[in-house]
Amino acid sequence: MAAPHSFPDQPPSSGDIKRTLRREVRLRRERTASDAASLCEGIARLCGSLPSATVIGGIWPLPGEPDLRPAWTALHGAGHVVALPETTPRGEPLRFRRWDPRQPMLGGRFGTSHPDGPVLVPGLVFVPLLAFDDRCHRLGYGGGYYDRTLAALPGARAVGVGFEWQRVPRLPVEPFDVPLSAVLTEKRLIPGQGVGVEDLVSG
Ligand SMILES: Nc1nc2c(c(=O)[nH]1)N(C=O)[C@@H](CNc1ccc(C(=O)N[C@@H](CCC(=O)O)C(=O)O)cc1)CN2
Ligand SMILES: Nc1ncnc2c1ncn2[C@@H]1O[C@H](COP(=O)(O)OP(=O)(O)OP(=O)(O)O)[C@@H](O)[C@H]1O
Repeated sequence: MAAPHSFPDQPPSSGDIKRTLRREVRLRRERTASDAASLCEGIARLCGSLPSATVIGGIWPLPGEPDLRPAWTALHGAGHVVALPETTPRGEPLRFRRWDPRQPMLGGRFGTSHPDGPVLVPGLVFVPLLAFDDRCHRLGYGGGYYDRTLAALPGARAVGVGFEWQRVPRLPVEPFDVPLSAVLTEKRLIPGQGVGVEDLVSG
């Protein structure tokens, strides 16, 4: 890989900025005690009026991420269908599999875990993130998994989940970046451009 700052006159690329930001957020995350309960409440509120046939794509936590498992358990208990992503080989979209809390999780790529249930197509996908901005652009770990996944699910609504401290004024946007429909934080639901809150929960 080329040294990013070998020419002082050259501004950093979008990739350079994203890499620096990923490092900063991961460091800050280690020092920040975060309470996922309010995120779980927000998820419950958002999904409360969703038709039970809509498949909800959840997130199984990686170390350092908020633990949203209580939200998925509650949704499953209320009769919703929850599916969790299986991390596919690099370059492929994620595969969502039906989750049943009574079934064991299987270990997958990059330390992720997924259920063994049938593959489903989610209508509402919750999306993990390292950072987001007011236009609902998102920064992830850099695998491009969610960009590919959302590109392959054009009908699905995608809601990023993170804390207010993860908001940055403006993320660099590359051609393959897919903006989120909304971002849910511990304080509010931020709708994306041209998205109404009612659009997020309609069938
Ligand atoms: N909870 C959760 N599940 C998720 C994601 C996520 O961000 N959070 N993903 C979001 O896409 C996908 C998994 N993608 C991931 C891609 C890279 C790394 C990661 O930690 N990479 C290491 C380098 C590992 C290596 O290359 O060997 C790193 O960045 O240090 C983790 C998950 C699907 N499931
Ligand atoms: N739809 C796509 N088609 C082909 N390549 C893509 C697509 N989306 C992303 N990529 C590739 O994935 C790489 C990482 O993208 P990006 O930096 O946006 O990752 P990220 O959104 O932070 O990661 P993740 O979604 O895994 O958390 C990009 O450099 C790009 O080459």
